Amino acid sequence: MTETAVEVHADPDLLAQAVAARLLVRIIDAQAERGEAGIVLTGGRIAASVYRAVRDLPARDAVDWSRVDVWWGDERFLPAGDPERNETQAREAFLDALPLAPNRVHPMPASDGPDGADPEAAAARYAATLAAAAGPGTATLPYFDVLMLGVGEDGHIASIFPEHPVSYENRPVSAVRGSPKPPPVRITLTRSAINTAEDVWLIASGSGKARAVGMALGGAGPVQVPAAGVAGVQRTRWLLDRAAATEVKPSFRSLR
Ligand SMILES: O=C(O)[C@H](O)[C@@H](O)[C@H](O)[C@H](O)COP(=O)(O)O
Repeated sequence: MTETAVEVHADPDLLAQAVAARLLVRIIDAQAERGEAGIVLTGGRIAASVYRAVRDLPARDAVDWSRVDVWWGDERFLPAGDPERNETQAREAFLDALPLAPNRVHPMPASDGPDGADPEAAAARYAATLAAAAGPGTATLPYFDVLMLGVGEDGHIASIFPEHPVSYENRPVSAVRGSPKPPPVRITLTRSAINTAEDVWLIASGSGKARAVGMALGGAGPVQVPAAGVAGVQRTRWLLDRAAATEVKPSFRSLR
């Protein structure tokens, strides 16, 4: 049973700094415990603020980045290098500033990659990449120490949108067409894959997210509010600023 915690910070900048500090500590703990760490990135504005905060924290150098595997929870299915790709934004925000091992950074395929403009084939390719990195035995996914998610105003996470067929997918990676958030074609980890992560962090900033966060923590279903359907094996953290937390019951909150 996952342990759920809600942490509320005064404003978006403090939220980004707090999440960045948590991420570094979580990676350091994972490396102390396992000798390596696996993190899963997301896209969006608050995530980019977190990435920039990680880049700018001196404590980033306490991490052995050569032993960190970087995965993505979802990607906009666009040509490599497109400024709208989550990979492009993450590389610009922090990855390019870190001494990562290039073969341990695993972007989702681009629409001009080996599968061309076929998102289903690209999703299958990423699933194969994940399986190849999985441990021995029947594992189909590597060990994710922490998987980060932004939260949409409609309660979407990664590229799993409300009432979308992808909610019913059981395979680990799926193509998404008709995304209500542009661009329309995406690739996403599914809920079953997301929920294999040790820690799932849902990061939300701004009053526009308050209703979705309140519904997700208030018992909404996972198809109506996808953010309600994800949880880490060990921990689920809701990392919010005050504006995003206004509809969270006080019993849930640990105000900062
Ligand atoms: O590809 C994407 O767009 C993201 O993965 C998406 O799931 C994002 O995290 C949320 O839409 C929140 O985005 P904001 O933080 O910008 O509101």
